[in-house]
Amino acid sequence: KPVAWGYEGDIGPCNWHKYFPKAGGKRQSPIDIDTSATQYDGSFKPLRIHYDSHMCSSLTNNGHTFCMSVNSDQCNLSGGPLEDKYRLLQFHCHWGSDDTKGSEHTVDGHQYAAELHLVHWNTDKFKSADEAIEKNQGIAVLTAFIKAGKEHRGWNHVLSHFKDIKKVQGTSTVNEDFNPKCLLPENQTDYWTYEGSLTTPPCHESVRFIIFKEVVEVSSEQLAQFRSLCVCSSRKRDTGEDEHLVDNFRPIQPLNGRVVKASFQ
Ligand SMILES: N/C(=N\S(N)(=O)=O)N1CCCC1
Ligand SMILES: [Zn+2]
Repeated sequence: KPVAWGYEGDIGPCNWHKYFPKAGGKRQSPIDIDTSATQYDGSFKPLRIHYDSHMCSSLTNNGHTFCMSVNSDQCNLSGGPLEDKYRLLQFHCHWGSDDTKGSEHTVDGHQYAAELHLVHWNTDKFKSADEAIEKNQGIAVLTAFIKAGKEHRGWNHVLSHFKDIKKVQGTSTVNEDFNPKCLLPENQTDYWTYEGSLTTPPCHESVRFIIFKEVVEVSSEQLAQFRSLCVCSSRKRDTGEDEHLVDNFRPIQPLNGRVVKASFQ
């Protein structure tokens, strides 16, 4: 029977290590990026992000976030700090109860309103995502910070399916031509990168994070739509309203001597 975990109370991040021992490891994520301590690495090749848009995918509310699963073998990531080729598995986000919090990583202590994670697995070294997710160098997560600002038209292609996934385990099939590359910032040459972990249980220490410096803008109304997702269909708070899915970000973790590399000076 899977162990329940969440973002508050007894099942919150402070207790994850009791059932998921890796959550107490030495290379956990997220972290604060202290830009005065990052090290420029001139050896990185250009990032190669090749996504096709004819990929059938489905959007699900897994009770912790919305997750757009992708099953196209044409969506690949390589280059930059990566030695191997990685295939896009899914993308999801983390957000907060208002626009002042929500990202998992922070930059010089600044937290953004949300954070986009595009999760890829190493197809050169492993035979399946389930295998790669537990192994060093198994996972690469492209990450973009999100702040409140002007509306983002690309995000409306995802948000338009939210009515089908309001409740947990709600799933919506997305067959339209949607290329998640439109969710990334224009500048894809300036990023930070470091070795960390899944930011949710089981917190496997298998992740290479690649975090773009440029922040993406979405409107406050679009951010409010993220918050409209419900964690649970049945349980209602004593006020009788549905419990909404907010503050689904893990607190920052100790750096433990790791160095965050920068692709730019
Ligand atoms: N925690 C995760 N990704 S993340 N938040 O570290 O990018 N995942 C759990 C299963 C697949 C991806
Ligand atoms: Zn994530």
